Amino acid sequence: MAKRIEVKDLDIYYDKFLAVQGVSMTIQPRAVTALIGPSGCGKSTFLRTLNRMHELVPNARVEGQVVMDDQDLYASGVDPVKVRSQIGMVFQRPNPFPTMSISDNVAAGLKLNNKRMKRSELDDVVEQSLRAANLWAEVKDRLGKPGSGLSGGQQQRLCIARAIAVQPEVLLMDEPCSALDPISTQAIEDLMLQLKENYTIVIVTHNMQQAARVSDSTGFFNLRGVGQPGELVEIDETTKIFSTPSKKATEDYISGRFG
Ligand SMILES: Nc1ncnc2c1ncn2[C@@H]1O[C@H](COP(=O)(O)OP(=O)(O)OP(=O)(O)O)[C@@H](O)[C@H]1O
Repeated sequence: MAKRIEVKDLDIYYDKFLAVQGVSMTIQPRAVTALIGPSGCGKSTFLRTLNRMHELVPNARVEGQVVMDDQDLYASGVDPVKVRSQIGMVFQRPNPFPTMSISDNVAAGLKLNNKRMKRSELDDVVEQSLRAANLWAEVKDRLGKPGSGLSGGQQQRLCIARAIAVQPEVLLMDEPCSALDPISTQAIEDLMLQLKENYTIVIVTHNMQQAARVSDSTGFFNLRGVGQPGELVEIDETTKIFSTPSKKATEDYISGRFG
Protein backbone atom coordinates (compact mmCIF):
# COMPACT_ATOMS: atom_id res chain seq x y z
CA MET A 1 0.00 0.00 0.00
CA ALA A 2 2.62 2.55 1.02
CA LYS A 3 4.29 4.40 -1.85
CA ARG A 4 7.43 6.45 -2.33
CA ILE A 5 7.02 10.01 -3.60
CA GLU A 6 9.72 11.87 -5.53
CA VAL A 7 9.26 15.61 -5.77
CA LYS A 8 11.36 17.16 -8.54
CA ASP A 9 12.08 20.87 -8.72
CA LEU A 10 8.57 21.94 -7.78
CA ASP A 11 7.52 25.59 -8.04
CA ILE A 12 4.13 26.41 -6.54
CA TYR A 13 2.08 29.43 -7.59
CA TYR A 14 -1.07 31.20 -6.45
CA ASP A 15 -1.84 32.98 -9.71
CA LYS A 16 1.33 35.07 -10.36
CA PHE A 17 2.59 34.74 -6.77
CA LEU A 18 5.40 32.20 -6.46
CA ALA A 19 4.76 30.84 -2.95
CA VAL A 20 7.31 28.00 -2.88
CA GLN A 21 10.27 27.48 -5.16
CA GLY A 22 12.48 24.62 -6.25
CA VAL A 23 11.47 21.83 -3.87
CA SER A 24 13.08 18.46 -4.51
CA MET A 25 12.74 15.66 -1.99
CA THR A 26 12.13 11.95 -1.61
CA ILE A 27 9.34 10.90 0.72
CA GLN A 28 9.94 7.37 1.93
CA PRO A 29 7.20 4.75 2.17
CA ARG A 30 6.31 3.19 5.53
CA ALA A 31 7.73 6.18 7.34
CA VAL A 32 6.61 9.49 8.78
CA THR A 33 8.03 12.63 7.16
CA ALA A 34 7.55 15.83 9.15
CA LEU A 35 7.59 19.29 7.57
CA ILE A 36 8.55 22.12 9.89
CA GLY A 37 9.31 25.81 9.48
CA PRO A 38 8.11 29.31 10.36
CA SER A 39 4.62 30.54 9.53
CA GLY A 40 4.02 31.43 5.91
CA CYS A 41 6.96 29.54 4.40
CA GLY A 42 4.64 27.26 2.44
CA LYS A 43 4.45 23.97 4.34
CA SER A 44 0.68 23.59 3.94
CA THR A 45 0.82 24.81 0.36
CA PHE A 46 3.47 22.21 -0.44
CA LEU A 47 1.51 19.46 1.34
CA ARG A 48 -1.57 20.20 -0.76
CA THR A 49 0.40 19.81 -3.98
CA LEU A 50 1.10 16.18 -3.06
CA ASN A 51 -2.53 15.20 -3.69
CA ARG A 52 -3.46 17.92 -6.18
CA MET A 53 -5.62 19.80 -3.71
CA HIS A 54 -3.60 22.97 -4.32
CA GLU A 55 -5.23 23.48 -7.70
CA LEU A 56 -8.67 23.71 -6.07
CA VAL A 57 -7.72 27.36 -5.40
CA PRO A 58 -8.62 29.33 -8.56
CA ASN A 59 -5.54 30.01 -10.75
CA ALA A 60 -3.27 28.02 -8.45
CA ARG A 61 -0.76 25.83 -10.30
CA VAL A 62 2.58 24.07 -10.08
CA GLU A 63 5.63 23.56 -12.29
CA GLY A 64 7.81 20.50 -11.78
CA GLN A 65 6.99 16.92 -10.94
CA VAL A 66 5.47 14.86 -8.15
CA VAL A 67 6.14 11.21 -8.97
CA MET A 68 4.48 8.45 -6.95
CA ASP A 69 6.25 5.21 -7.71
CA ASP A 70 6.54 5.64 -11.48
CA GLN A 71 3.67 7.99 -12.16
CA ASP A 72 3.89 11.78 -12.40
CA LEU A 73 0.74 12.93 -10.62
CA TYR A 74 0.70 16.05 -12.80
CA ALA A 75 1.04 14.29 -16.16
CA SER A 76 -1.72 15.02 -18.64
CA GLY A 77 -4.54 12.54 -18.39
CA VAL A 78 -4.11 11.95 -14.66
CA ASP A 79 -7.45 12.40 -12.88
CA PRO A 80 -6.99 14.65 -9.82
CA VAL A 81 -10.03 13.10 -8.14
CA LYS A 82 -8.38 9.67 -8.37
CA VAL A 83 -5.14 11.14 -6.99
CA ARG A 84 -7.04 12.53 -4.00
CA SER A 85 -8.59 9.15 -3.30
CA GLN A 86 -5.13 7.52 -3.33
CA ILE A 87 -3.60 10.22 -1.17
CA GLY A 88 -5.84 11.02 1.78
CA MET A 89 -5.74 14.18 3.83
CA VAL A 90 -6.47 15.02 7.45
CA PHE A 91 -6.86 18.67 8.39
CA GLN A 92 -6.07 20.88 11.35
CA ARG A 93 -9.66 21.03 12.61
CA PRO A 94 -11.52 17.73 12.72
CA ASN A 95 -14.19 18.00 10.03
CA PRO A 96 -16.61 15.07 10.27
CA PHE A 97 -19.88 15.55 8.43
CA PRO A 98 -21.85 16.82 11.44
CA THR A 99 -25.28 15.38 10.73
CA MET A 100 -24.01 12.01 9.47
CA SER A 101 -23.70 9.06 11.81
CA ILE A 102 -20.28 7.83 12.91
CA SER A 103 -20.65 4.85 10.63
CA ASP A 104 -21.75 6.92 7.61
CA ASN A 105 -18.88 9.32 8.17
CA VAL A 106 -16.40 6.48 7.76
CA ALA A 107 -18.27 5.13 4.72
CA ALA A 108 -18.64 8.57 3.09
CA GLY A 109 -15.48 8.36 0.98
CA LEU A 110 -16.40 4.92 -0.35
CA LYS A 111 -19.80 6.18 -1.42
CA LEU A 112 -18.24 9.23 -3.07
CA ASN A 113 -15.94 6.90 -4.98
CA ASN A 114 -19.05 5.09 -6.20
CA LYS A 115 -17.87 1.83 -4.75
CA ARG A 116 -20.85 -0.50 -4.84
CA MET A 117 -20.80 -2.63 -1.73
CA LYS A 118 -23.19 -4.80 0.17
CA ARG A 119 -24.22 -3.46 3.58
CA SER A 120 -22.28 -6.25 5.31
CA GLU A 121 -19.10 -5.42 3.34
CA LEU A 122 -19.53 -1.74 4.17
CA ASP A 123 -19.94 -2.59 7.85
CA ASP A 124 -16.70 -4.58 7.71
CA VAL A 125 -14.78 -1.67 6.19
CA VAL A 126 -16.24 0.70 8.78
CA GLU A 127 -15.16 -1.60 11.60
CA GLN A 128 -11.67 -2.20 10.17
CA SER A 129 -11.12 1.53 9.61
CA LEU A 130 -12.32 2.46 13.09
CA ARG A 131 -10.09 -0.24 14.56
CA ALA A 132 -7.11 1.03 12.57
CA ALA A 133 -7.83 4.54 13.85
CA ASN A 134 -7.98 3.25 17.46
CA LEU A 135 -11.55 4.41 17.83
CA TRP A 136 -13.58 1.22 17.57
CA ALA A 137 -13.76 0.43 21.30
CA GLU A 138 -15.01 3.93 22.07
CA VAL A 139 -17.76 4.09 19.44
CA LYS A 140 -18.84 0.53 18.64
CA ASP A 141 -22.05 0.91 20.68
CA ARG A 142 -23.09 4.18 19.06
CA LEU A 143 -22.24 3.83 15.38
CA GLY A 144 -25.62 5.30 14.41
CA LYS A 145 -25.12 8.48 16.46
CA PRO A 146 -23.87 11.71 14.83
CA GLY A 147 -20.11 12.17 14.44
CA SER A 148 -20.43 15.64 15.90
CA GLY A 149 -21.25 14.09 19.30
CA LEU A 150 -17.65 12.88 19.73
CA SER A 151 -14.86 14.74 21.53
CA GLY A 152 -12.37 16.72 19.42
CA GLY A 153 -9.77 13.97 19.66
CA GLN A 154 -12.32 11.30 18.78
CA GLN A 155 -13.54 13.39 15.84
CA GLN A 156 -9.99 13.64 14.54
CA ARG A 157 -9.59 9.85 14.79
CA LEU A 158 -12.95 9.55 13.00
CA CYS A 159 -11.53 11.71 10.19
CA ILE A 160 -8.47 9.46 10.07
CA ALA A 161 -10.77 6.41 9.89
CA ARG A 162 -12.66 8.11 7.02
CA ALA A 163 -9.38 8.76 5.21
CA ILE A 164 -8.21 5.17 5.71
CA ALA A 165 -11.52 3.60 4.61
CA VAL A 166 -10.80 4.26 0.93
CA GLN A 167 -7.45 2.46 1.29
CA PRO A 168 -5.17 5.30 0.26
CA GLU A 169 -1.47 4.84 -0.43
CA VAL A 170 -0.44 7.97 1.43
CA LEU A 171 -1.82 10.03 4.32
CA LEU A 172 -1.18 13.76 4.46
CA MET A 173 -1.77 15.47 7.81
CA ASP A 174 -1.84 19.24 8.15
CA GLU A 175 -1.26 20.07 11.82
CA PRO A 176 -3.63 17.28 12.87
CA CYS A 177 -3.15 17.87 16.59
CA SER A 178 -3.18 21.64 16.83
CA ALA A 179 -6.82 21.75 17.97
CA LEU A 180 -6.42 18.85 20.41
CA ASP A 181 -5.57 18.51 24.10
CA PRO A 182 -2.37 16.63 25.14
CA ILE A 183 -4.12 13.28 25.73
CA SER A 184 -5.85 13.33 22.33
CA THR A 185 -2.57 14.47 20.79
CA GLN A 186 -0.82 11.47 22.25
CA ALA A 187 -3.54 9.18 20.89
CA ILE A 188 -3.00 10.59 17.38
CA GLU A 189 0.78 10.36 17.70
CA ASP A 190 0.52 6.71 18.83
CA LEU A 191 -1.77 6.11 15.89
CA MET A 192 0.70 7.62 13.43
CA LEU A 193 3.40 5.28 14.66
CA GLN A 194 1.08 2.32 14.04
CA LEU A 195 -0.18 3.55 10.68
CA LYS A 196 3.29 4.07 9.25
CA GLU A 197 3.66 0.30 9.09
CA ASN A 198 1.23 0.42 6.16
CA TYR A 199 1.21 3.98 4.89
CA THR A 200 3.44 6.77 3.73
CA ILE A 201 2.69 9.63 6.13
CA VAL A 202 3.55 13.31 5.70
CA ILE A 203 2.74 15.66 8.55
CA VAL A 204 3.00 19.44 8.82
CA THR A 205 3.56 20.44 12.42
CA HIS A 206 4.45 23.56 14.37
CA ASN A 207 5.37 21.40 17.32
CA MET A 208 9.02 20.44 17.06
CA GLN A 209 8.78 17.97 19.93
CA GLN A 210 6.04 16.27 17.96
CA ALA A 211 8.19 16.12 14.84
CA ALA A 212 11.01 14.65 16.94
CA ARG A 213 8.67 12.10 18.55
CA VAL A 214 6.81 10.78 15.51
CA SER A 215 8.88 11.29 12.39
CA ASP A 216 11.67 9.39 10.69
CA SER A 217 12.64 12.26 8.38
CA THR A 218 12.19 15.99 8.84
CA GLY A 219 12.18 18.67 6.18
CA PHE A 220 12.84 22.27 7.21
CA PHE A 221 11.16 24.97 5.10
CA ASN A 222 12.00 28.65 5.32
CA LEU A 223 11.43 31.86 3.39
CA ARG A 224 14.33 32.61 1.07
CA GLY A 225 14.15 36.20 2.33
CA VAL A 226 11.63 38.95 2.99
CA GLY A 227 9.13 38.98 0.11
CA GLN A 228 10.81 35.91 -1.36
CA PRO A 229 9.27 32.47 -1.90
CA GLY A 230 9.53 29.63 0.59
CA GLU A 231 12.03 26.85 -0.01
CA LEU A 232 13.08 23.51 1.40
CA VAL A 233 16.30 24.27 3.28
CA GLU A 234 17.13 20.65 4.03
CA ILE A 235 15.61 17.26 4.69
CA ASP A 236 17.30 14.49 6.58
CA GLU A 237 16.80 11.87 9.26
CA THR A 238 14.93 13.46 12.15
CA THR A 239 17.66 12.61 14.66
CA LYS A 240 20.20 14.39 12.43
CA ILE A 241 18.01 17.48 11.87
CA PHE A 242 17.49 17.86 15.63
CA SER A 243 21.12 17.17 16.61
CA THR A 244 23.48 18.19 13.83
CA PRO A 245 21.61 19.88 10.97
CA SER A 246 23.70 20.82 7.93
CA LYS A 247 22.41 24.36 7.57
CA LYS A 248 22.71 27.22 10.05
CA ALA A 249 19.12 28.38 9.39
CA THR A 250 17.87 24.95 10.51
CA GLU A 251 19.97 25.07 13.65
CA ASP A 252 18.71 28.58 14.46
CA TYR A 253 15.11 27.48 13.99
CA ILE A 254 15.24 24.29 16.01
CA SER A 255 17.12 25.98 18.82
CA GLY A 256 14.39 28.63 18.99
CA ARG A 257 16.51 31.53 17.75
CA PHE A 258 13.78 32.48 15.25
CA GLY A 259 10.31 31.47 14.12
N1 LIG B 1 -5.35 30.51 -1.06
C1 LIG B 1 -4.27 31.29 -1.14
N2 LIG B 1 -4.20 32.29 -2.04
C2 LIG B 1 -3.12 33.08 -2.16
N3 LIG B 1 -2.01 32.94 -1.39
C3 LIG B 1 -2.03 31.97 -0.46
C4 LIG B 1 -3.14 31.09 -0.28
N4 LIG B 1 -2.86 30.22 0.72
C5 LIG B 1 -1.62 30.54 1.14
N5 LIG B 1 -1.12 31.58 0.44
C6 LIG B 1 0.21 32.21 0.62
O1 LIG B 1 1.22 31.22 0.37
C7 LIG B 1 2.29 31.37 1.28
C8 LIG B 1 2.50 30.08 2.05
O2 LIG B 1 1.38 29.86 2.91
P1 LIG B 1 1.15 28.49 3.71
O3 LIG B 1 -0.15 28.59 4.41
O4 LIG B 1 1.39 27.36 2.80
O5 LIG B 1 2.36 28.56 4.75
P2 LIG B 1 2.62 27.67 6.04
O6 LIG B 1 4.10 27.49 6.13
O7 LIG B 1 1.79 26.44 5.99
O8 LIG B 1 2.10 28.64 7.19
P3 LIG B 1 1.49 28.32 8.63
O9 LIG B 1 2.57 27.60 9.36
O10 LIG B 1 1.20 29.67 9.19
O11 LIG B 1 0.25 27.49 8.42
C9 LIG B 1 1.94 32.57 2.18
O12 LIG B 1 2.56 33.73 1.64
C10 LIG B 1 0.43 32.66 2.05
O13 LIG B 1 -0.02 33.97 2.26
